[in-house]
Amino acid sequence: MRMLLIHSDYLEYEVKDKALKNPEPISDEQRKGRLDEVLAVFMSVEKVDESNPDEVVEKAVKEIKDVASQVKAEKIFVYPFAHLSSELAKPDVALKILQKIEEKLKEEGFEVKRAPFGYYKAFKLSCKGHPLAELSRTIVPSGEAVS
Ligand SMILES: Nc1ncnc2c1ncn2[C@@H]1O[C@H](CO)[C@@H](NC(=O)[C@@H](N)CO)[C@H]1O
Repeated sequence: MRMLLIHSDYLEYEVKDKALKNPEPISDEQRKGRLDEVLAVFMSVEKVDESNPDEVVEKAVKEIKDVASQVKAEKIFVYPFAHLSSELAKPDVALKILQKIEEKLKEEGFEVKRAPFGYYKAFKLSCKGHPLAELSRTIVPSGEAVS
């Protein structure tokens, strides 16, 4: 999994078109979303993650918690983003992993939103620009090589 973490004044998105034949079903309310004072986490789930999804979820949550603690962010935006890797996991596996990450971060007490999966979306982001505001992380299941 590849993650780009941006500590932001806000992130807002608006769903435009379907990017998959069968995108995640969403309510009208989910067509737009915004969080202020947020750690935005853009995530590409990778093929290598399919070998141990639960471990990838656990490692991703740990990394996100660590960065959130460093930048003192209490809100997290989980953003499916298929542009950080050329070896993407299948959509059904990717969605399940992102849903589990969202669930576990909520259990940890964060306010969490997840942008809809399988759509083209317009988005606006205001990066805070401090030294830890732009970070990337690569996560792989144990025993797998980082490509
Ligand atoms: N392995 C994967 N990891 C993360 N997201 C993935 C994925 N496979 C499919 N998606 C989702 O489907 C849209 C089309 O690829 C993706 N849409 C996007 O990435 C938008 N930024 C528009 O391009 C995403 O929602």
